[in-house]
Amino acid sequence: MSTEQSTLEQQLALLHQQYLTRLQSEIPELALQVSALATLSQKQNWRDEVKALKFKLHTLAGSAGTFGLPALGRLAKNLELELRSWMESPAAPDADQIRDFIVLFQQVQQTHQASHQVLSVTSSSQQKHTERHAAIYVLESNQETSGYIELTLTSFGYKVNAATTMAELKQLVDAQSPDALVLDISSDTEVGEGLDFVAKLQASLSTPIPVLILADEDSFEQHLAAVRIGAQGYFVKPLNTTALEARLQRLLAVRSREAFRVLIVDDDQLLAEHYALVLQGAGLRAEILSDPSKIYDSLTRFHPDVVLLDVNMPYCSGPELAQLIRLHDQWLSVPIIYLSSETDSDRQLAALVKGGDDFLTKPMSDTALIVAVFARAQRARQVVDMMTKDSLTGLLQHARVKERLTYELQRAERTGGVVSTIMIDIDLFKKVNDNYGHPVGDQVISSLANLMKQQLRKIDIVGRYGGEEYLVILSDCGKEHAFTVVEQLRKAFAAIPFSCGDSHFYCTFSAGISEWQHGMDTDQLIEQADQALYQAKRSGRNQTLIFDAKAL
Ligand SMILES: Nc1nc2c(ncn2[C@@H]2O[C@H](COP(=O)(O)OP(=O)(O)OP(=O)(O)O)[C@@H](O)[C@H]2O)c(=O)[nH]1
Repeated sequence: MSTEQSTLEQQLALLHQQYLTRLQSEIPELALQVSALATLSQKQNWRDEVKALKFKLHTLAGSAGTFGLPALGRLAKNLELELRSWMESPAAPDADQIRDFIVLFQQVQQTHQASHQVLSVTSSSQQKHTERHAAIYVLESNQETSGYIELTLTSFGYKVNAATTMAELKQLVDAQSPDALVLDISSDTEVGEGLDFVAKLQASLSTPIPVLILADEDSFEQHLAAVRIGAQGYFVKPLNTTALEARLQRLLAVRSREAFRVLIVDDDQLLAEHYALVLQGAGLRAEILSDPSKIYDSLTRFHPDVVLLDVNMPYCSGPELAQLIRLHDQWLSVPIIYLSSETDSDRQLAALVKGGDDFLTKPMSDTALIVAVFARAQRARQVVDMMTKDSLTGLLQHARVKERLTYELQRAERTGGVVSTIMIDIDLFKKVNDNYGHPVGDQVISSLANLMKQQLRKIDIVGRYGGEEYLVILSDCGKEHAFTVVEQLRKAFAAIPFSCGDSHFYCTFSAGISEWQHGMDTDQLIEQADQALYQAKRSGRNQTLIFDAKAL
């Protein structure tokens, strides 16, 4: 068991212990309220008393199962339903109904007393992807192709280990597992052995790694063999190495994708903490909000992919909060999952109509929670990506990157921070299209985008500003440092070999940098970067210039 896993389990066990301690005082308080029911029929405000008790039983029904006390949860649920029927009746309950209720409640007390042990809970947990340059092992018997793959992948910052025989590959893997494998299966003798080896390697790993197959043949049988060992890419020679890199990056990005963010709104702090720990254990980021009046602050700051909302909260109900969220356009698409011990489907539907997307009934298993949240978050991200990202490069679209720049400038204005903006334009790109065709030109455009995604920090913002033009925003970064960053990018891009059939070529870009000064707006900053870019083009291209007002 990893340290991370054991820490999570210790935290969950601690929460369970705290929950049991809480029950030690909660159950006697409930018992007092239940015994007061004996005089209910004499009270004018009997409905208020029933309502207050029903709320407590509802909370108990939802939480007990989650903390490993399903029998207690079921009993509480039955009592809650009984009280609901009282509320719906025109007259106060009679003495028999009350006596039956009190007897039923005694079962709650007995079940609680019987459950004085800490329950250990297992929770699924995913390995965290480590932040480092991915190690790619390549098995390719042809030295020229192998060298070419190595050159392309190292230009993108990967650590490449090349093997020309199966024996060499086995040695590499024995020493350390790779993050991804590129396997040539075109040499007849070693095909079967190579596929067998990969199948065994995948079976030995907790998370299978991406495997890309290189082949001479385009046959159905070879495709099938590739799929059977879990390959996620098949490339027929002559090899297009930038397409290979693009696929590799996409596969590795999925593994290292920024964790989904989940906002949990539940007035039961222990339960909320339990959900948060379970989701964190599954690699998601979870934040708890116990004060519903702070919902807009949380949404703006945390930007959740999913909101988990408790339905029954004393000050503001879940459906009310969902409606509050939906009042504003920017939060219309964030998925809302209700959490409740409500099992009545009509009531569930009524809550869903009020701005929710899904309903999870408490108590739910940890796995059900993870799966429901993960599926919703993934879909929500895809929709947001489709709406905001350029389809060729996966970078932010023109209008979005400008929006982000405006936001960064407002932030810098507030905090006194530094922001640099860079305009990048591929040199003589028209010739690439003319010489090799539009699809190859597209590949060059997306390769530069991939290189930026690979080399820049997660907080840097990159957009496709025009055809072969990009806008990069570096926050907390002055122009001198931005210059160093862009120069590294420029050199790496110039080293990427592109190919079209048997011909190979290289591309370069020019860049202009501007640094935000207090009082400047988005358009002025972009204009200055553009002017610096124009100067770089005029001075011979393949260079980076910082905007200099004196040079105009
Ligand atoms: N393949 C491809 N080409 C595009 C795309 N968008 C724009 N282009 C082409 O990019 C080329 C840009 O050429 P120009 O603006 O003349 O500049 P250039 O040839 O790059 O020369 P300099 O910028 O002066 O170095 C045009 O031929 C456009 O057709 C695209 O999405 N895909």
